[in-house]
Amino acid sequence: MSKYTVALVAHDHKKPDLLAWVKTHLSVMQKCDLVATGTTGSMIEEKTGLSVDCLKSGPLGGDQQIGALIAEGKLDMLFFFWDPLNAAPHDPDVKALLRLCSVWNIPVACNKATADLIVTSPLFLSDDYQAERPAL
Ligand SMILES: O=C(CO)COP(=O)(O)O
Repeated sequence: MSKYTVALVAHDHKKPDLLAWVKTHLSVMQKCDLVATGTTGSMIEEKTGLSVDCLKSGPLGGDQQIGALIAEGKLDMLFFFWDPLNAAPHDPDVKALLRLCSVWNIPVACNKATADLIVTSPLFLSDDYQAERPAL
């Protein structure tokens, strides 16, 4: 499996779910270059020993930094366990990030079920999977 650059993001109430998911798929995550919003990334580094490129915390611009990676063609996929039950002060940033995933055809998982499907997909496990980038 080639190295994918993967972003991990979770809102506070979803951080335990993302952490458990990363632990379940640790061997896959070890083969990826990981980037994350600040608090999510620090937690994953501390609890799993994985190396994570930690950006700003989400409310301070981390979602937008991940969006910039997408716009620059530097991100292969996003695992974003966002919280549908609690309002976030930076909701416009969250929407903007998810929007860019659609603009640039980036695989994005917003819950565990979809995340499981992505990392067990034969496409993902193939050596050279890359989502087709639209010519914009
Ligand atoms: O708020 C977030 C995503 O919108 C996540 O940010 P943190 O990882 O810094 O908690």
